[in-house]
Amino acid sequence: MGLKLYKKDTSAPCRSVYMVLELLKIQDVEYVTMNLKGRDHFTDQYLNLNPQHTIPTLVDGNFVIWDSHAITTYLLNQYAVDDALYPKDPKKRAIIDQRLHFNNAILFTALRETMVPVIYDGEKTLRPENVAKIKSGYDFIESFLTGPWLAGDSLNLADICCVATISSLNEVIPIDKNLYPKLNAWFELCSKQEFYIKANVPGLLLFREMVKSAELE
Ligand SMILES: N[C@@H](CCC(=O)N[C@@H](CS)C(=O)NCC(=O)O)C(=O)O
Repeated sequence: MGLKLYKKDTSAPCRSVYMVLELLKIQDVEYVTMNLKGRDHFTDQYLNLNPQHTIPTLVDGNFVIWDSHAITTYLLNQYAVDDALYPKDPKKRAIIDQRLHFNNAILFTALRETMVPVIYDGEKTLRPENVAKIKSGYDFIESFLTGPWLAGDSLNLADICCVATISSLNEVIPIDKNLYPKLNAWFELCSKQEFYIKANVPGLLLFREMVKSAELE
């Protein structure tokens, strides 16, 4: 197989790829750690692979793909033994895809816009408009959740991609279980899963340290 993944462990999108690799039991992966502050993602070599200069980027032979949602759907389509995590049924898949677009457009955007001024510009207070975006993301998930899982009646890719982001957001604005009981129950359920503990928690703890060292007021 021989996959190569350009990554950074604190990054929520990278951690969603780690969780899918863990569930697929794919171990033959060369991991390349990127130093974003050192601008590793602006080298000619990396821009040739991914002109959008984001991580994660996956290389599989001579095939290159970036964006965690595109990477994880590719991995599942290419390597999963069944379609449990990304069902082929068009309606089931459409609901999962909607959650993936929601993660990309709403949850991850709120995380990124909140953290960039903190990490790169040293801002010590969260901008109120970004806090509002995070809370609005929590409100939406609370309204999506009609059962234990985010899309359909079993764990699937929607849970994996969204929990990678939500677990980081929770380090910045902790989920209030009184305001968001369904979100809190879903997050607790995801947090107990072996793949989450193995593949999300190590990078999440590094992200926690990063938030602490930012000394937010
Ligand atoms: N939608 C993308 C977002 C990727 C993204 O923005 N990653 C951040 C790190 S968490 C990054 O690469 N930032 C550097 C840049 O955009 O130049 C995904 O899901 O992979």
